[in-house]
Amino acid sequence: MVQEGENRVLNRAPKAHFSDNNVYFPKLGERRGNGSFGEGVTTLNYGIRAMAISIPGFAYHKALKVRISHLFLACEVNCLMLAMDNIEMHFRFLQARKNLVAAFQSVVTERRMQRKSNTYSTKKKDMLDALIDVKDEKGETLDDEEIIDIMLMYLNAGHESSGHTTMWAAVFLQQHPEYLQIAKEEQDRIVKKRPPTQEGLNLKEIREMEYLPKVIDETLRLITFSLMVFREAKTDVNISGYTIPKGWKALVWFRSIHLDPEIYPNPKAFDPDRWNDYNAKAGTFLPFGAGSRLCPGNDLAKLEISIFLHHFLLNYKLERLNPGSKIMYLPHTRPRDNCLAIIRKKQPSQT
Ligand code: HEM
Repeated sequence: MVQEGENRVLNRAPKAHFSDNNVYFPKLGERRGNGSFGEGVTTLNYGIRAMAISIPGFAYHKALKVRISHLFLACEVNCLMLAMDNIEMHFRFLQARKNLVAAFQSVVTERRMQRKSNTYSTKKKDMLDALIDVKDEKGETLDDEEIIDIMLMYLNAGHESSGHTTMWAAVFLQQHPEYLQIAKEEQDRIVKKRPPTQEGLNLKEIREMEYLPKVIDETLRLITFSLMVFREAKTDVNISGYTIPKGWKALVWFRSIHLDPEIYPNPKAFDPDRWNDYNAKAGTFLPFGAGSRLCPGNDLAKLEISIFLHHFLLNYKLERLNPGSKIMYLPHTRPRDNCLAIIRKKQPSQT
């Protein structure tokens, strides 16, 4: 899961979510390509969120140039198209999207064929199996196009978000040895209590963790991966004496809520202890959004991050090569060097 040596942690962390044990598409893990995969996804993700300025040096231009050779990149191009108003640009992507959908299509076709054969075991189902199996109230199943769209959407939504948050949690702990110590001791206790017959971390242990969820919540607050979301007023709305007329668009700026000193004293400090016996009031902690569009991946994301940190705290040390690297805020909060760091496996005496 974690590779020793020099790494750009931000480029490595999301890949952990695409390991062969990947919870979304375990069996697609075999198809992931080489190192260019993560870079391509990231480049395209930045392009999606960038202004549509196609001049060398701009994120959007870079995104257009990414060689669309990997099927997972389909999700990014799909969304890039949605983000574009520009018809001419739209045409430039049509062919690329066709190629990508074709790549995904080959996976779906292959899976359908495998499922018909006796050699395929459906015991360990992945999301593709679930999408093939699901039926609506009339007993109708999803067709290939619908399945591919859903897979693309989930990959896009769940990839960079979990990766960035995982990286920041590791960085914050490395910057704060006092919190790292507490977090590590908790994981040590879990391992010591484990019966010798048990192999690895289980869900019960994750549920028993008390400190790690505080580290994750504090990371989610301080980083605010999605800085804002768009909404439309369905009726005239009055907020603190201001009227948002029906039909107007509103930007909900999560970051300013998460950094409001009246809600979170000393808001720029990383302090997991602020979550001791603290229940955030409605509307004050929104890393996963709110209302009917609330992120459906929120529990999954926290689970992924907890698993990563469990192994990371027990077995690895992170040494950043540019600890003073400037922070970029758009499209997502990250160090300019993508957290270039040396990751060392701890010797048994250090664990
Ligand atoms: C730390 C990780 C994550 C963060 C911070 C995050 C954050 C968000 C936010 C802020 C939204 C918009 C919510 C709103 O409009 O109110 C969202 C939507 C969404 N997220 Fe996540 N997310 C994360 C991980 C995931 C994962 C792992 C998945 C799935 C595998 C996922 C799937 C989705 C989907 C499908 C939507 C659209 C929901 C809708 O519009 O109905 N997210 N996420």
